[in-house]
Amino acid sequence: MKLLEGKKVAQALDETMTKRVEELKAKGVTPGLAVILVGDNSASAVYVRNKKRRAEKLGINFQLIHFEQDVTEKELLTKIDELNHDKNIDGFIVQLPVPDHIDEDKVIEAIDPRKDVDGFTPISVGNLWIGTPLTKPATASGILMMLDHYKVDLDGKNVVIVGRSNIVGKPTAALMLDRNATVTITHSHTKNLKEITSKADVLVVAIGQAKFIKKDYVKDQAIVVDVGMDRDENGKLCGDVDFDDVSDKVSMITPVPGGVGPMTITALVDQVIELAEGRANG
Ligand SMILES: NC(=O)C1=CN([C@@H]2O[C@H](COP(=O)(O)OP(=O)(O)OC[C@H]3O[C@@H](n4cnc5c(N)ncnc54)[C@H](OP(=O)(O)O)[C@@H]3O)[C@@H](O)[C@H]2O)C=CC1
Ligand SMILES: Nc1nc(=O)c2c([nH]1)NC[C@@H]1CN(c3ccc(C(=O)N[C@@H](CCC(=O)O)C(=O)O)cc3)C=[N+]21
Ligand SMILES: [Mg+2]
Repeated sequence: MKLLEGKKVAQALDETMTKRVEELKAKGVTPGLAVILVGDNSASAVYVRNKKRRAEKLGINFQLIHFEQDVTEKELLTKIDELNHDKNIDGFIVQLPVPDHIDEDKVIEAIDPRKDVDGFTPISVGNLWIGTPLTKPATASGILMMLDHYKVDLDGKNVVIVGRSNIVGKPTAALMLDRNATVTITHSHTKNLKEITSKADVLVVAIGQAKFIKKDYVKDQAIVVDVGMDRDENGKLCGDVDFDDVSDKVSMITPVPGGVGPMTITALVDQVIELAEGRANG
């Protein structure tokens, strides 16, 4: 069994990204990333801290906009409009979920698709599925960057994705379809899930259920990508896959932590640098 060590891949890719940022700065352009965080969701706070650390390490201008839980939808939309027009910000994200009194769809639609580094706006999603992405959703893109690093070829592979969220499952399907994989998306209404997942050459799991995927869900020598960020019964960070249970059956697997999470941040930052390169070249 081989570990797909996203954390190490991320570190390796940081070098080239640092160089790209230096070249941009020499041209007078500093890539700018903003993150809007609403409330004090402790999980979100951890991710935001990681993003800030990585962005600043690479020399990117990072701006955190932290609103109280009771911020009005109007205040949030006003901020988004400001960022849409801010020349120093190449891309920004609104950390999800937002509180219930705020309409998530309305918030997402307010983001200028050209700055939508999450790839969540309807325009971005449309372009993604057409095959002409403006921006690539960070988690999906990070997964592909990692598989590319380990020379996993998706062409003709049987890929099964568990979870159909707009943030992970669906965009991952779109990008893998583009690589000529045969993609099946499953979800909580799927019948005989186990039978479907155990035919997967590559199994991607993003459901938010701690250690849900056991040995009997995976094919011998499968490649398993665990997107989950969950807590086990002892409050310890773990994935959607029961790592210890499946590890001697699979050929490759991502650990949690140290797998997909760091690659998500790499992909996000890579996207911001790319947008800044576009700005530098007019
Ligand atoms: N590492 C990273 O960079 C990231 C990690 N995450 C983590 O990934 C996980 C998933 O996140 P996200 O996609 O936002 O989650 P959502 O809650 O938005 O979606 C979960 C999906 O999983 C499906 N699902 C839930 N339970 C089951 C089940 N028992 N069997 C089959 N399908 C099921 C749901 O089905 P239905 O649609 O029918 O309800 C839904 O489609 C979480 O642990 C999250 O923390 C998320 C984003 C980035
Ligand atoms: N608009 C929006 N975009 C997102 O991309 C988004 C979001 N909302 N909401 C929440 C999820 C979750 N997410 C993670 C990013 C990095 C790690 C990460 O860095 N994980 C590390 C460290 C984890 C730790 O130590 O806690 C690891 O897995 O090794 C995890 C999770 C992005 N999300
Ligand atoms: Mg969701």
